[in-house]
Amino acid sequence: MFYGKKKKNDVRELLEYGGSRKWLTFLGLALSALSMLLTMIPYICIWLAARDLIAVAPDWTRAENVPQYGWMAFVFAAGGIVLYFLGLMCTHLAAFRTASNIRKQGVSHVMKAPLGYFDANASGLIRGRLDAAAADTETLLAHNLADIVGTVVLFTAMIVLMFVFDWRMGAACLLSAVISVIAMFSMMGGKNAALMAEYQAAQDRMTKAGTEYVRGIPVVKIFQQTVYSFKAFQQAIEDYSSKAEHYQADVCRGPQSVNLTFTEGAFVFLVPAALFLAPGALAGGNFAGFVTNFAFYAVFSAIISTALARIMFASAGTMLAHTSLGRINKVMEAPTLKVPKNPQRPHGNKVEFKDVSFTYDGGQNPALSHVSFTAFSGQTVALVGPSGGGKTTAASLIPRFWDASSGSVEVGGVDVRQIDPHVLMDQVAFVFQNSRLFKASVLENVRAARPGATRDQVLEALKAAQCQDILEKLPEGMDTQIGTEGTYLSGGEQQRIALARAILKDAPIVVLDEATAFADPENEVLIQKAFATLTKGRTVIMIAHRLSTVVGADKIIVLKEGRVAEAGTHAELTAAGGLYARMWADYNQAAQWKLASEKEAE
Ligand SMILES: Nc1ncnc2c1ncn2[C@@H]1O[C@H](COP(=O)(O)OP(=O)(O)OP(=O)(O)O)[C@@H](O)[C@H]1O
Repeated sequence: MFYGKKKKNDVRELLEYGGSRKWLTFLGLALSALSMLLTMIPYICIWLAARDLIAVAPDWTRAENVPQYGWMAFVFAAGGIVLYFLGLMCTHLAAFRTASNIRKQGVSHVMKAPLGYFDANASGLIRGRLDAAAADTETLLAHNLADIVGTVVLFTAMIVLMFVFDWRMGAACLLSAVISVIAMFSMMGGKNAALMAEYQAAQDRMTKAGTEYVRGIPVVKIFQQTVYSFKAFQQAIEDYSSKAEHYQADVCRGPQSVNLTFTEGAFVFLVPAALFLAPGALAGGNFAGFVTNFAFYAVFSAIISTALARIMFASAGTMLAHTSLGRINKVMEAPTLKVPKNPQRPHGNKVEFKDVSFTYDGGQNPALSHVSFTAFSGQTVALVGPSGGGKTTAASLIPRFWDASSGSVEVGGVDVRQIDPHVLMDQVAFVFQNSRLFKASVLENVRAARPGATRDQVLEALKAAQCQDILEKLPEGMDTQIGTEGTYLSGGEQQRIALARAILKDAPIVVLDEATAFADPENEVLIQKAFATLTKGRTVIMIAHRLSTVVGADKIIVLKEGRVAEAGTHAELTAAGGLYARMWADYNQAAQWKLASEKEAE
């Protein structure tokens, strides 16, 4: 009655998340509807009492049934309240289960997403979406839905009762309700809908600009800017204020006054109608009945404002269902990693790219085009090339952050898509620039790579990754929680801990980004040592940013605009005089400049 087909489906879809407790929602709604019916009965009792009193007036003592009606009214009112609470209990139980299922199903779905999905969808964002959706659904199912059903019952009962005793007085009461509803909808429809849309768009722009502003506060502080430097935010606020004022003053003032007057004043038409009908009733000889009916409508009209207020809440509830479902669907739309039906085991630790092309979702150009190369077991292959050449993308395809659009990436002679993801993860360790550490102890952070590892094994890995100095300065050694006050680690230190994790994993294939952007010279030496330990005796695919680290590589693949521009050893490529040779010459020149400027400074 109050919402269209689409919204109904939203609610139905949300209810599906209730699983085995879905029936509790329906029971709760039925109880809520029944409770609403019971709370109508006291009004009938009032009518009966008024009828008896008026019939015997002024000798009130003869109205023997009045106390009985009073008790009846009390029992039904109390019964209505009890049923309402029982109904709420049911809807709450169902709502808690539904919200928890939304969280569980959402999390288990995103767990199946390829790791690359989390680059564009930060885990905080996903969690935020799920939390908001679960909270909204909880409110909707625990309260709003019961209220919507209650409102439908209330409205139906109200209309029936209005016409049962005296349809003319009922119509008079209803008229004010109708005017009130028309006034309410006139604020939302016609040309006002466009104004409302503009007003909401201005509100969205202001929220967006506000978020941008808060995000940019560090920059504002560094550059000594004031809030006014954020013109967009200021303009958005001003635009919103003027739209809001315009909407309130020109659109809402009139209809809102009408709405309030008629919502709260159902008498407006009832009293004139009664005065108009009174002479007829007198002449007809049933004046007592007429007064009884008037008393009933005078009391009953109070219910109209409650019913109208409920309509507003009901529409808010359906909007909640819509946004909630939208959020859930956003999480559920995450692509999932295809798991092979008949997984094959890799034979050995060779990594091979066979004519691999890959385009990011929504990307204009392929990030990789027909890339082929092989890293034989125990070899180190370095990926070099200009920024945006496709190095990170190529490395990401090995642990299946993404799957190749065409061609295949093979590990141990088997397409990675045909390997059980757990087996693949055991086979490959990866250390990327953004390898994150959890808010947990150093021990737990490193042990995440091999949950069964002993303390000594973790310590050994930390030592191999040159982390002794980090452990010494932490108050509780490797039991210190990272990220708690006073225990923040520098980028280089974090990278060494991430390396310890990879060393502990002891996987035969290592994919690593050697970027030492964070590292100071001391850290850099330590990181290089940790790299040496990690890569010894393994198949290594290394994203190299500084050419000094690739000189000893078994093979260098030069990627430019997603294609293999050149491939070979350092000696072969420098001799060939191509892109790599130019990069090498530039690199050496830059190193010499650096040396010369350091000498000058001395
Ligand atoms: N998540 C992404 N979505 C869309 N396009 C992307 C994404 N990541 C990278 N790209 C694009 O793919 C191409 C290759 O990027 P990639 O990061 O692999 O290059 P790179 O050689 O590692 O660069 P750098 O040395 O700067 O890290 C670039 O054009 C880049 O803009």
